[in-house]
Amino acid sequence: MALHLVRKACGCRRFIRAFHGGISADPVPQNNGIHRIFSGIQPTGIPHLGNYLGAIESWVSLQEKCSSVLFSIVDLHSITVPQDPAVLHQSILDITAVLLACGINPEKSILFQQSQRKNASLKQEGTVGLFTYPVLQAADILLYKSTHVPVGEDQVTHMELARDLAQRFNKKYGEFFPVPTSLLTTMKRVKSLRDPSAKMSKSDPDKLATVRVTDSPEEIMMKFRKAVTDFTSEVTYDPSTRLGVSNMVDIHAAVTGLTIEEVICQSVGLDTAQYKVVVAEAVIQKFAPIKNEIERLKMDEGYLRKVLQVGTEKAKELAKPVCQEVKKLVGF
Ligand SMILES: Nc1ncnc2c1ncn2[C@@H]1O[C@H](COP(=O)(O)OC(=O)[C@@H](N)Cc2c[nH]c3ccccc23)[C@@H](O)[C@H]1O
Repeated sequence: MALHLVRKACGCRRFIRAFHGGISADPVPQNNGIHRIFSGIQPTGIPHLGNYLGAIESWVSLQEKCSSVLFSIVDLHSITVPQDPAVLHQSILDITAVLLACGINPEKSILFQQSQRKNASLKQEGTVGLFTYPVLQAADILLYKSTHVPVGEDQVTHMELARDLAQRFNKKYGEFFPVPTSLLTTMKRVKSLRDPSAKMSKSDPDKLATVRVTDSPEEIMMKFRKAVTDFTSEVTYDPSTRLGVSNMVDIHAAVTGLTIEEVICQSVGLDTAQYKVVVAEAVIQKFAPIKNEIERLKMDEGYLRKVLQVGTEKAKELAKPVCQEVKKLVGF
């Protein structure tokens, strides 16, 4: 079902094969034939290899295949934990530069800042923020009648709530919201380089665990050299027993576009220490042009602000009729 919906939405069979099944949606009629991609990223901290391979890279492909695509810099979500206002403000511009450098094209996607779109006061603190977070995420998605949401595996529980709320609303007020479907890539859970049982995360206190897109080649090489694997020196792929090495193989395949089999074939004769260097080099090569483009874009803050301003206006236009209809249905 999920594949069927996505093919319909994007009209591209070949592309969709790159995705795992995702979370299947019930066959809710797509009101007014709207098929829409929506996703979001927090502006706190520089995106890492997990954000890139689990989400951003697929966003770049999706904007080429689908005609209605929105990406939100979810600054409201980021204030569920304390933020320095000046740092947050700069981080919003920085992540705009990162997304554009990764290939998000403002002519093809609506790139916007979440807080500029929402007019209600949503300031949250501490625990309340953490409780209301998934509801805010559901609102993000449903506000645009989004049909598909490309995310990493860690967002699947939040997606369940969004789906549940859409279904409840439809049951009470009639079929209105498409029940949104998650799109997961083969890299839906990139693991930490220090603890391959955990996901790679921005907030990991161990700086060696996470490779950021702006890391220098030396930093990337050091992080991979120090990556935790196991005591077997051969390079094999078995995610259930050899988490660390398999994470390397997954990353290697993803950044080079090779299959797992090709990667394993190429690594015959290498021990894991040598293999880590090969993977690091592939990641360095992948990130080099992105890193250069980030530097270039960060010099032009005016352009970054303009992109967000234009994106916000477009997002407002899309959300307006949905809000109006919801109010009418509810009886406001
Ligand atoms: N180790 C990893 N492996 C694979 N994918 C990963 C990894 N780490 C992160 N991701 C994915 O990166 C995207 C952005 O992450 P955020 O934590 O900012 O993502 C978040 O904090 C969201 N709650 C932001 C959000 C707010 N509203 C939304 C509406 C739709 C979709 C997303 C949102 C995500 O897709 C995330 O799954």
